[in-house]
Amino acid sequence: MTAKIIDGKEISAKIRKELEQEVSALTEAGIKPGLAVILVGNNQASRTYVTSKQKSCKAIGMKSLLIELPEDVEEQILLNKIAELNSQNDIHGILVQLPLPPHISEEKVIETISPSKDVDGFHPVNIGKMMTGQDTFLPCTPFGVMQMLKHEQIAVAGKHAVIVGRSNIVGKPAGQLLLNENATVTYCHSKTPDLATFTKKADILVAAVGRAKMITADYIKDGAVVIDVGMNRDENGKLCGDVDFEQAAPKAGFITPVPGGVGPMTITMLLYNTVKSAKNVLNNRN
Ligand SMILES: Nc1nc2c(c(=O)[nH]1)N[C@@H](CN(C=O)c1ccc(C(=O)N[C@@H](CCC(=O)O)C(=O)O)cc1)CN2
Repeated sequence: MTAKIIDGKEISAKIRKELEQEVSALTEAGIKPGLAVILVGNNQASRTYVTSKQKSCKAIGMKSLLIELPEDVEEQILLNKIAELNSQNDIHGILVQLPLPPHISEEKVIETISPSKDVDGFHPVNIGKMMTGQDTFLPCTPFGVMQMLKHEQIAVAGKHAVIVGRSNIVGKPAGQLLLNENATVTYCHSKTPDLATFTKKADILVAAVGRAKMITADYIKDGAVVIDVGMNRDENGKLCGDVDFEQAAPKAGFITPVPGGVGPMTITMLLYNTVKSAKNVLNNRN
């Protein structure tokens, strides 16, 4: 078997086209969706992602505001900036690019963003709503994964999904979203002994552990759906995922590449959430 490659760029393009039309309709109704992104410090990868978010907003007609703060900014200054954006009517989504410098509490920052503008879907209120199956902003990367499965018409109900990784922004919510769609979910992580025993049972395997190419052919069941959320550099400095693509592709049924898989979907779902927030404002006005 050779896996079908799930093309995140292609799926993103389709969703962004639909969003562009919604942005146009909202703008005509007097609500141009606006996203504020806060970048603290000079992490090069973060800067690249933030630039990409800004460009993507503008490409579909949304307003994009970038706030740059120095690496040594006081936590309170950042919190004050968020509070200011919370009350700004032209801003429908606020996100603070992660990771943050160690002197700033990620938890405090996330909890200062108004849940109604938390388009990253990281606020405990929104996480709680996701866990109880209520309508809310879903964390963008796992939301993107679910959209990829939907686009490929991959049934989730009754399937055994194994998640490798337990981060708050990817692993945990990915498992929850799959559970919400009636998958049976197993969480594994860096301290799981004999990892392959678990992953080999997966109909859907989500690799989000942050170790370059660690999921080799031996970890994969024939025909499995392999979703690679990893973003690493290999020994030659080339971007690669947590899955050894060359080994996994002949064994899997479906596979996402890195780059060009889940990554582009993360930004697309951020746009989706920001448009959703602007639509909420319109609906509350009417
Ligand atoms: N506040 C947030 N911080 C971070 C998030 C997030 O969702 N919210 N996620 C990641 C970084 N991230 C978005 O912020 C992100 C990572 C990767 C990609 C992407 O498109 N990757 C490309 C490759 C890019 C490259 O060449 O370097 C791909 O996979 O094709 C988009 C967004 C951590 N921080």
